[in-house]
Amino acid sequence: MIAVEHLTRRYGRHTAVDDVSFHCAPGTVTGFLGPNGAGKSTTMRMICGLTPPSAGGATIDGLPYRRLPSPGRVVGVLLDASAQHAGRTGRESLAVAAATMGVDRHAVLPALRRVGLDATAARRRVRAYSLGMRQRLGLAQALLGDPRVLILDEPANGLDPEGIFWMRGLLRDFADRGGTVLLSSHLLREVEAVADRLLVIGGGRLVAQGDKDELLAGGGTLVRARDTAALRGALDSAGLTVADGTDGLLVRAPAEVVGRAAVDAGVVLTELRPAGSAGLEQLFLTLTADTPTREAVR
Ligand SMILES: Nc1ncnc2c1ncn2[C@@H]1O[C@H](COP(=O)(O)OP(=O)(O)OP(=O)(O)O)[C@@H](O)[C@H]1O
Repeated sequence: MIAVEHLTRRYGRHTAVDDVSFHCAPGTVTGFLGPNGAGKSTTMRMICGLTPPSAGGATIDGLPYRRLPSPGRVVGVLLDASAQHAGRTGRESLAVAAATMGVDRHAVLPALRRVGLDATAARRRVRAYSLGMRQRLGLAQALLGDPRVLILDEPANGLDPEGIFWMRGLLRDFADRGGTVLLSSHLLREVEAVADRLLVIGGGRLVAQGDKDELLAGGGTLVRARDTAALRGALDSAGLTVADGTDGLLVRAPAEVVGRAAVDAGVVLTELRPAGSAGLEQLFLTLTADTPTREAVR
């Protein structure tokens, strides 16, 4: 369990993280979403005891990270894959981590294999690794102590589509066995497929959090008509909030209300359904609109 209560971090007059509270329960994957500079890394660094909070606090399984007797055995952390020692081989990197955590060194090669790094990769120096390989190595290190909790900052960075698919499977399996996962991303689509819960942060503040399916259900209605201009006019006249979606118009209202507005205006619809992920995408854009978000949903 990760418990974050009123976490705040100020840098001079700038508040990077502003009164953020959330819980991540065992058996769940929580996607921590927000555009660049929203405060995801700072929040995660505070949870892991690397950045002192200006106010508030966080615990993992009931204790602040720095008071965990053997942190690597409780929580696996991957915050910056590029920060690994470039002169060590992959195997040496994990051997050092194993020694630090008191893990049997025989666990090193299986851990590398688990993340798709074979014997050849294990012998190569980290400086020759691609970013994707470094992410895999970082994940192997995070998993080495057989922790119950994983905290991963943008773990999909540098992974190809097949690698992203593989990682989703690994995280899903970890959570299905009772583990707790918190992973960040600036791309909605990257976490949408694996997360049970979503946290959306913008400008240092949590702007939405909840069950992914509930957030999807609250994503409004997607509606289409042959005559889009007439449909838009009908929805505007009914006082509904309308945005352009890729497949039609996205309306912040239940399907029945949207259908009635169209009927009242005599507009024939060709489609009317819950907006699902398109709505969530729109919601994400709206909620983080104060920050540069366009790339957030690419
Ligand atoms: N050490 C620091 N000194 C001053 N400002 C900082 C420091 N670390 C972070 N910030 C600022 O805090 C804000 C949040 O940064 P943070 O790295 O947490 O965002 P993020 O959501 O993780 O984005 P990204 O994906 O770009 O890393 C940014 O405005 C950043 O410039």
